[in-house]
Amino acid sequence: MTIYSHIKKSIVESERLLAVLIDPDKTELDTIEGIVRKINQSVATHIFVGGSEVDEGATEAVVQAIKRYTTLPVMLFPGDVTQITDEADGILFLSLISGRNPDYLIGKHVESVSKLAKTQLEVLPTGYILIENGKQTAVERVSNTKPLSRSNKQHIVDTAKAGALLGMQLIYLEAGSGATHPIEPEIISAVKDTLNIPLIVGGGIRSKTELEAAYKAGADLVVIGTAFETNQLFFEQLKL
Ligand SMILES: CC(C)=CCC/C(C)=C/CC/C(C)=C/CC/C(C)=C/COP(=O)(O)OP(=O)(O)O
Ligand SMILES: O=P(O)(O)OC[C@@H](O)CO
Ligand SMILES: [Mg+2]
Repeated sequence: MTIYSHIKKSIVESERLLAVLIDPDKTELDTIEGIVRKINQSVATHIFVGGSEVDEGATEAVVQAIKRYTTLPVMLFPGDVTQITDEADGILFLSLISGRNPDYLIGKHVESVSKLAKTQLEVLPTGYILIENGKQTAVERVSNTKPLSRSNKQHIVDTAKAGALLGMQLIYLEAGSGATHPIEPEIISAVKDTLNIPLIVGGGIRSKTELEAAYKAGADLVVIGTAFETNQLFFEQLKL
């Protein structure tokens, strides 16, 4: 079964999906075995690997190490073309539709085609929507774009809908890694109501309460990076 069919099947069966984000720049290779064993024992269903700025080659080494210790699907979540590696199972082929920088809407995608053609990666076209949360995020800085205002819900909904109409298979609502506040439940539910494709939500989720709130509002897959980076027992606490 493809990664995408599995995501859709899980939604039909009301299963909650959870991805752990591993940032190759913040992860020493010799710590990966321990990290992945903790992830295997947790409720996580996917591993995402990526960052806004990652040294060339770092992603490949990290994914190779992760794959040694898990059978969970490993998806690239790349900030740039250099992060593409055939060692992963799939790639979130992100188009930054909240912004108006052509490089992040289509440019890097064109650039990546010859590299992707040499891989077996499952490509998942994803409308990536950055929403402001009070401080500048790495994505904002690197892409030189402005996030959508969180007070204009209709504009966020229309952006997600436009992505779906363009044929994107996933929509990702992003508050930014380490965001001070996660995406508000009202925004998640408004977007969910207009979509019939899976919805990913991430950024700033640091507690079981916030995680539950995201699912309750309609997130199909939640991404957690910082909370696990800073406390590897975070997923243990989710079981309680
Ligand atoms: C098409 C290909 C292969 C690449 C371009 C993909 C696009 C358009 C990306 C969108 C913009 C972008 C820079 C996304 C990065 C997403 C990401 C992995 C965020 C994770 O958090 P960080 O931004 O690394 O936060 P920290 O640096 O604080 O850890
Ligand atoms: O690091 P956190 O804040 O959990 O964010 C995860 C992810 O959505 C960032 O791209
Ligand atoms: Mg990073």
